[in-house]
Amino acid sequence: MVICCAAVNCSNRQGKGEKRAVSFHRFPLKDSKRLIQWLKAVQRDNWTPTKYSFLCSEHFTKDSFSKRLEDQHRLLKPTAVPSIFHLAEKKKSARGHVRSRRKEAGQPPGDVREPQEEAACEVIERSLSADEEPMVKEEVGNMERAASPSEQGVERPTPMEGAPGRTSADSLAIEPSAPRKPERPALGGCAEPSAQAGAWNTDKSGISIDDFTPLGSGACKFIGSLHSYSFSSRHTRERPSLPKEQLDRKRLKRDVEPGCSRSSVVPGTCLAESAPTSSLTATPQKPSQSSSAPPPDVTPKPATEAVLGQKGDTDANPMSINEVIMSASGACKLIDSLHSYCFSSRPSKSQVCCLREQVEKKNGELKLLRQRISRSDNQVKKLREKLEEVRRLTLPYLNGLLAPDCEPPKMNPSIEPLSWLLGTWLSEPPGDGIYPTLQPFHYLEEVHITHVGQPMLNFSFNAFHPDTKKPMHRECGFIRLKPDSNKVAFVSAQNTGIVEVEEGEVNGQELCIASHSIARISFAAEPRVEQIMRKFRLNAEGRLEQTVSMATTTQPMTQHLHITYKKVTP
Ligand code: HEM
Repeated sequence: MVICCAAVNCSNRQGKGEKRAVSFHRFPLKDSKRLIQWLKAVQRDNWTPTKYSFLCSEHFTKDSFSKRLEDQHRLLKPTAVPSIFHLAEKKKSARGHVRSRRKEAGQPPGDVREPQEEAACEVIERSLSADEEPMVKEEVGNMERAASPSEQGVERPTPMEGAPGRTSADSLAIEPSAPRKPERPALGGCAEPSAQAGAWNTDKSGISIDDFTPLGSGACKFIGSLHSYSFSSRHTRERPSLPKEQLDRKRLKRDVEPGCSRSSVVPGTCLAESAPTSSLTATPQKPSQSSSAPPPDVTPKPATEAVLGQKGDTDANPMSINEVIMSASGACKLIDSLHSYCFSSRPSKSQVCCLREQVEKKNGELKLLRQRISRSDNQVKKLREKLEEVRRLTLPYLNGLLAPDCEPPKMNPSIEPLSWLLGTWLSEPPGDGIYPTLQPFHYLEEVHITHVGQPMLNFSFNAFHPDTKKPMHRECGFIRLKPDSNKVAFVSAQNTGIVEVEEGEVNGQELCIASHSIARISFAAEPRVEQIMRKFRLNAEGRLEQTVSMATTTQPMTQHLHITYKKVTP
């Protein structure tokens, strides 16, 4: 690749003269304002710079350069604008004079070499063999090192484009025959309204690329790419037609071109790449246009037309450099104004749809949950009604006041020594009944020993026939403790017509009592009970045992009953 200065009347090229005496600097393609300043200074008619266009250091004042600390290498300042040109020579001399100087330098004249020279440069670069690559890299690398940091930032590819450290030029020179497969060009790269026109549309599923691309960055990249129309339209039209294969390679290369950030939205990246002819007439669209109307007063279309001049403008009626600069400047401002839409708080239609779907899905889940809660509430309500019914049956009327919250009243501390008796007990196995005058028998019995916060226990014993389940013996009463002692009084009323008081002692989990007084109704059955003895104990298995012995008018003290209960309540 031959690098030569693009200035009028300048014949400097790389390799000519002392090495490093003259450095070459790329046009700031991605800095539209500065580019316009450069173009105004260069004053080349009907010429558009590309990434392969350079100005040599002779056109910059000394203060345009700075020196790199490490190696004192000359760097062009990011704000530098060329100002030293021999334009008078051009004015007074005809094109032939310039051509003669170029011929002397072995190069085509600067003001007539376009577009042939640009195309020739590219052809040279693309025809480089692998063996020539190091040289090309070195040359371009030297140029890159001589460029300012901002230019390096503009010219260097992103890691996505190529290996670290490789330049755009490297990539173009080395990989023309194996262009990298475009990776989601419409999603992550610089949006191309022509090549990727379909990608902007919503697909069959209704999901557009906006669903996957941050709204601002995607739109920014696309809008940035519009700058290429501001500068390259005429350039493209005036370039000699390249073989179709080369154009295809250029398109592929452009597809993998990294997008421009908002801060670097310039005509640079796409400027060097000639857009397909069809794109000149395409109306670029805002990325979110599929979901919203374009801005009424600012559309890219006028920008394109501004650069093109009249739609019917042809090569036979070329625009002057001033026209190009002015129209390009206007187009740049117009395109830059589009960025105000990139960061609009208004979400895209696809985003709204996506959110709406999520909301509808959540609403559906919420509806199901509410139905479940409603069913559960009904079940709870029915259970509460049943519980109230049971409570009314078991604790009718005022007794219901004793356990309004289903919590037992606090036990009186005085009856704590008898607390092991508390609970509901069921006979297991059935009780055994014996007596010398009787046939042995079995019976079932349910025992309730409770308290209501008073200093006594309430009890009820309810016997049933084990087979017929008919009620048999029943008794109820109270158990009291003499304060500050283990003395116990057992007061019982039986369905047989006996009322008795037994007294005794509680020792640990054993209560032994004997009848203190027995009364009976006048018409009670014979024989009369004259003495009763009982023993309650909580055995090692946690079961309650009761043994009843009695003496009648006919029998001495003899065991009548023995039964074991198991506790059925906590
Ligand atoms: C401390 C409580 C009890 C006393 C004081 C008591 C007293 C008596 C007496 C005095 C007799 C008559 C005995 C005879 O004829 O010689 C009797 C009979 C009987 N007792 Fe008891 N008894 C008591 C508890 C029970 C219990 C819990 C049952 C269980 C079902 C029961 C079932 C019977 C039976 C089946 C007879 C024979 C038939 C009868 O006379 O009805 N007794 N009892």
